Amino acid sequence: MEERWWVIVNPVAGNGRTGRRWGGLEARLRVEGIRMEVVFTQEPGHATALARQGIEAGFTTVVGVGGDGTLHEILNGLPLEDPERMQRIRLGMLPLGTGSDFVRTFGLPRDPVAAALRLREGRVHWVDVGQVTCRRAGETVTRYFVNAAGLGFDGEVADRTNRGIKAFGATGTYLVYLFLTLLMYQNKTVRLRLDGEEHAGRMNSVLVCNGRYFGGGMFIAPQAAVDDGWFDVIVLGDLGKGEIVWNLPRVYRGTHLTHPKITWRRAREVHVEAQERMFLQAEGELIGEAPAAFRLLPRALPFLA
Ligand SMILES: Nc1ncnc2c1ncn2[C@@H]1O[C@H](COP(=O)(O)OP(=O)(O)OP(=O)(O)O)[C@@H](O)[C@H]1O
Repeated sequence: MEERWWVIVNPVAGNGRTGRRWGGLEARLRVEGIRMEVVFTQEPGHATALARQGIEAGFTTVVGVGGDGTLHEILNGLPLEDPERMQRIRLGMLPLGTGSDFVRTFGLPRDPVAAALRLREGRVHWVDVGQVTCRRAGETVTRYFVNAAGLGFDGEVADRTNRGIKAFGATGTYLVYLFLTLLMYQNKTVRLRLDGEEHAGRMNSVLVCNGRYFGGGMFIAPQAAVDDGWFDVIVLGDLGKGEIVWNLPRVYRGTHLTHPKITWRRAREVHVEAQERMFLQAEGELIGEAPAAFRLLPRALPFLA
């Protein structure tokens, strides 16, 4: 008999759409014969505890229902640095978030029933995981991420997006907060180390990518592969506000990497220090601020897609 899934539902994901749709969706999944134990998040961060609880109770397939923030929280509840335990675990997502950018890389169906049927096929992709250590409220914190993390401009966009209303669809929501951030944002003076290579100067953002998409469909790291053992690091240099607006359409097409103020490198270890405060987001969640150190855990996550 097929194994029961531990399903973690974030009812507020997709600006409340997940909570509104879950009842009907659950009934359809049960009709399809999917066996599951369903739990709901009660507050931000709760999905991490729920993931731990499911694993400790002996579930091996954890399925998140929500967006990239939900994925991020669940990921941080898994024993990622214990390869033996990870051999027995599977993580899947039913994408009901605003952006759900990570699953775009896999071309998972956007329809949650179709996505669930695909997860049930049990195809496992062993994907790389990023670990980042940074500062938060005067303390050092460590978090894992699987899609993308970034410091600078996009850290501030993520912060505004999370505090605001997400009622304009994936792309629209991100763009609204991007333009609001643009009005106030100043580029930072940054020292960056990519493996052994040093870079210094004024920078808009440093993006450390595993997946290809972020910000509700931006094709930010077109050459990234989730299982190649490398971060794709995209550095947005000292771009002016006009240059950002002018080049934005190129980011959706993935043709921005040829811009003279944009650099693209592969690295396994990344260190970022900034003179001014520089916020860090991972999977669209505000994690903390620079200084930040990244390292890659190759093929640490068995992801169903
Ligand atoms: N019960 C809850 N009440 C309030 N906030 C919650 C609750 N459960 C989770 N959250 C928070 O909801 C936020 C949004 O979740 P998520 O990112 O999955 O959806 P989204 O923002 O719509 O999608 P995406 O990140 O893909 O654009 C996360 O920051 C998470 O911490």
